[in-house]
Parts: sequence; structure tokens; C-alpha cells
Amino acid sequence: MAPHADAGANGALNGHNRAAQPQGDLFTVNSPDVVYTDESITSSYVYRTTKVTKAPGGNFEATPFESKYDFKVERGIPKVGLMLVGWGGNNGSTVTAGIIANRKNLSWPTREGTQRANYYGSVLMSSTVKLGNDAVTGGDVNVPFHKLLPMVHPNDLVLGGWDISSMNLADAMDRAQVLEPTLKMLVRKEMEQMKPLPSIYYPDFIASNQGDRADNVLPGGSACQEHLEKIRTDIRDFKQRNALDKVIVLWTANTERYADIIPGVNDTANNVLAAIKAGHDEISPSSIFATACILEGVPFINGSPQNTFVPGVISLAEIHNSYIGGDDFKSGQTKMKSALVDFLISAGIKLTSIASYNHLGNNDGKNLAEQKQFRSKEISKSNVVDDMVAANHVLYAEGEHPDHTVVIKYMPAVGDHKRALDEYYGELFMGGRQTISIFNVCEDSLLASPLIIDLALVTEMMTRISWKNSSDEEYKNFHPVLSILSFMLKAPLTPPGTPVVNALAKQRNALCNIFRACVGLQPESDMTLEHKLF
Ligand SMILES: NC(=O)c1ccc[n+]([C@@H]2O[C@H](COP(=O)([O-])OP(=O)(O)OC[C@H]3O[C@@H](n4cnc5c(N)ncnc54)[C@H](O)[C@@H]3O)[C@@H](O)[C@H]2O)c1
Ligand SMILES: O=P([O-])([O-])O[C@@H]1[C@@H](O)[C@H](O)[C@@H](O)[C@H](O)[C@@H]1O
Repeated sequence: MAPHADAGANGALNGHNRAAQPQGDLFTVNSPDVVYTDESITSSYVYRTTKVTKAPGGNFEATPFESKYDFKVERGIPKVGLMLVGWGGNNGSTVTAGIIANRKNLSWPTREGTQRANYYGSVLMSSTVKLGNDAVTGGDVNVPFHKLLPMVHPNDLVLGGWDISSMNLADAMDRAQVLEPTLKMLVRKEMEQMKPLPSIYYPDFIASNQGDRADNVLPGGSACQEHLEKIRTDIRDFKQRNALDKVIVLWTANTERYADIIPGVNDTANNVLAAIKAGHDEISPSSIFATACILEGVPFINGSPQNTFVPGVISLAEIHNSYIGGDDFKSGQTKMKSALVDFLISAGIKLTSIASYNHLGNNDGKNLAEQKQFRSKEISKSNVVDDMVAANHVLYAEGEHPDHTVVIKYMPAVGDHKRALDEYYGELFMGGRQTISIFNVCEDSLLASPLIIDLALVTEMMTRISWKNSSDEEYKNFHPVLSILSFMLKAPLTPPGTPVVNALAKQRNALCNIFRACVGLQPESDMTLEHKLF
């Protein structure tokens, strides 16, 4: 166990902080509201908001409001398995190779010189957050995001999963054509031993052009209880075989078509379970995976845009208090959009049209070449500006919004190196016009793989955080729908009836400030009054 924390800069560590820091903690919070034990960090937190009411005359009345919450974080770092659905795909094989390369601290020759393994593109592993200001100099003190709480390190993730293609992960890595041969050589031996489990394959849900790789499928061509039970067994076996403390399942398989919402079939938890038992053909493979995970109490995250979480699956997650999250990794073109649109509109510039075109040549692009699968992606890529537009009624009247079009074309020649071309067109002061054109080569799998890591690590961290109203006795989980994951996702799933936030900065702030609250720290306001009030 690490030695006791040194006295803080002001030498004022109180008795609460006497517990030794477990290996890896970068800081302790010196506050009577934060208590450290070897097992947990508990904090009493005042959550300050502003309640707004509309006065009779039409003006608003703003009232500061305080809620008192207690948070508890389990400090012990568990042994975690990450099971990927679609493990043999571009993202699955790339993230696997990346974790192996980091775990072994590999470096390899490239035409630009020696490249070292890294986790660039992971907000947790490669970005920092402001902890506070140096008590002596007043300068900002920034710490790695993943050091805010005692998080699992991605190097320690045990990887497994399923694929309808039987290809081992080394050959899948070759098929993906994402990584340098010099790197592939260094991880090939370990990846050759990695073979995806056979999976559920209902041809109607993904493009017909995917049939040629489906040589690793469970028998039976539509929803059935046997498939549900097989996936549950696979999860339990993987956990037991690897002596894991917990498992997380993440969908990075092909984009499915939307499932029709059918009363009596997938509208309630019981109806979904009954429909699976009856073999109803409108239950998708991804919904079966989600149901299996919920029944096993294993978090399930959807990295694709389809409506895996039909109402009945969401209800099932609520009943079983099991975490789900999604949808659709926010990796390149849309991530840029969620930042740029927020910047432009919050700067008072009236965006009037957004044209988003891209072409790519990987298997994802091949699957999206069919209309039903493209439609799933078009929906997730189109709704990302809604909250930012609706928040600015100075620029936009009720119901008014920019023209917005999304085009995706399959061009095999460019492989995983997706070309995104965007035009943002808007109105300026006194009738001026602005045109912003962006040409963005998004390396699809190299951008998505770190998001898989962030989604897995944040989800696992949430399983070790509980909360209660300060007046309550019992701690409890957050709501089963993990909207805290939104920074990594195009179409964030939120608890029923709650608003969707797409603005990238707000999403990152929410993630950071919730983690800060778990150790009793208020949000970083950026007011820096200490540098203004002289
Ligand atoms: N930048 C990105 O790569 C990015 C961004 C956002 C979303 N996504 C989504 O992530 C998913 C994966 O992307 P990718 O580039 O790795 O695609 P990919 O086609 O290379 O990989 C998908 C894998 O899933 C497998 N598969 C299909 N149906 C399956 C099933 N029912 N069970 C198990 N495996 C199944 C396929 O055989 C394939 O190996 C896609 O849905 C894509 O839209 C990708
Ligand atoms: O995240 P992003 O770059 O906006 O969106 C991407 C799409 O533009 C691309 O066509 C698709 O293949 C990827 O799966 C991803 O969804």
C-alpha cells in the first residue's frame, strides 16, 4: 500500500484523509466532506442548480437551488473482461491489437521513424482535466482524466467476443487493412490464438452483402430462446475461464436496420422476453445480446446506430437495474460537427445549412451501402444538432432549423481511410454569409477504437459508483441508462423522458464534473475570479 499522502501544500490534511492512498491515486481531496478508507471514497456533495419559473408578466424568475447528495466510490480495481460483438471487424481487431501493443509497450519502425504504442484519441487516457489551482503560484494544475477516479487501466482488460465470421483476430487484422505490417508482426502470434465465438445471425437485419463472411453462426435464423441462453452461457463461461470480477459487453458489429416497434412484441419487458421465446422475427441480434446481458447483470453498450434498445429492452434494464448505453460511436465527422455547430451557434452565427458527405471503403461502408442499414446511420448522424439549435431562440424560431443532409457512399479503394466532406453555411451580421468547407480524412477504426476503451472504462467505473440523498440510508446505482457516456456517442441514449445533450463540450463537462463530484469537488467554473478580483 502506498505511504500516507503527504501533507498538502497548506499542510492541512485532516484526519479524514489519513487512509493510505491505494497504488495509483494521484491526489487526495482535503475536505471534511470526503472520507477515504482502503475500500472506498465517500463524499457529501452540494449540487447547485437554478430553478426558473415564468412570472405572470412573462419574465422569468431564477431561484438558486441546492440538493445534497452522498457519493461512494469503490477503490478496489477489479479484473474486467471486455467482450466485443463483432470482434473480428475493423474496430474489434484494431482495438485488440492496440491494447496488446500498449500492454507490451511496443514500438515499431514506420516510414516516418519509430512509432510507440499509445492511447491517443481516448479522452480518459490522453486528455487532462483541471484539478484546481496551485495554492502557491495560482497556476492551473491539470491531471490525466483517468486519474480523477480509481479506474481500470485498458492494458488490463481481458478481451473476447463473438463474430459471424470465424476468422481469427490476426487474419481479421489483415482483412481490416488498418495497422502497419511492422506492428501487426509484433502482435500476430497472440492474436492468432483469439477466435470469435459463433454468433447470432439474422440475415434480414444487416446488408445482404454480408452473407459471404457469415461462416460462424449459431443455428436458427430468427430470435429464439436458445440464442439468448447461449449468449448468457458464453458470458458466464468467459467470466469463469478468465477468473474475472466482471464483464462488459460492447456491440461493434454491423449496423442493423431499425426494428419495427410492435405493440405486444417489443414494447414491454415481458413482451420482449415472450417474443424471444416465441422466435419472433422482429427481435434483432443486438436486442438479444442486450437482453442476455441485462439478465446476466452485465453492462451492454451499443456502438452502432440501430434501435437495439427498443422500449421493452429499456424497461427490462430498468427492472433488472442493469446498465445499458448507446448509440453509435461518435468518431469523426459527427464529433467535429457536435463541436463546430456548438461553437458557431453559441457565437451567435446562424447556421442555415449543413451538408455532410463521406465515402469509405471498409466493410462498415459496404454494409451501409444498403438503404435500410444506411437509414439507421442517417438518423444518428442527423439528430446531433437538435439541442444546440433548440437552445438558441434568438437565431431560430420555434421549429426552425438548418437544412441538414447526410450522404454516405461506399468506395472500396479508400478502405478504412474515410473521406468526410462538410459544408457549413450560415448568416452573419447585416446579411453577410459564411461558408466553411472541411475535408477530413477520418481513419475510421483508429478513431473508433479509443472510444471503445473509453466506453468500457467509464461503464465499468459507473458500476463502482453509488449515490444517495444525504437524508437516505441506502446507496443506489445511477439510472440504468448511462447517459454519462454521451461524449463517445452520436445518438446518446438517455433515461426515458430526459433531454438529449449533443453539444460536445457540455458532454465532456458532464462526465468530468460527475467524476469530480464523486470525490467531493465542485465543477471547474473557469471563472478564475482569483485572477480578476484585485
Ligand atoms: N469510425 C468507426 O469505425 C465507427 C463509427 C461509428 C460507428 N461505427 C459502427 O461500429 C460498427 C463496427 O464498425 P467496423 O468498422 O468495425 O465494421 P466491420 O464491418 O469491420 O465489423 C463488424 C463486424 O461485425 C460482424 N458481425 C456482423 N453481424 C454480427 C453479429 N450479429 N454478431 C457478431 N458479429 C457480427 C462482422 O462479421 C464484422 O466482422 C458498425 O456498426 C459501424 O457503423 C463505426
Ligand atoms: O462518426 P462519424 O465519422 O460521424 O460517422 C461515421 C460515418 O460517417 C461512416 O460513414 C460510418 O461508416 C462510420 O461507422 C461512422 O458512423
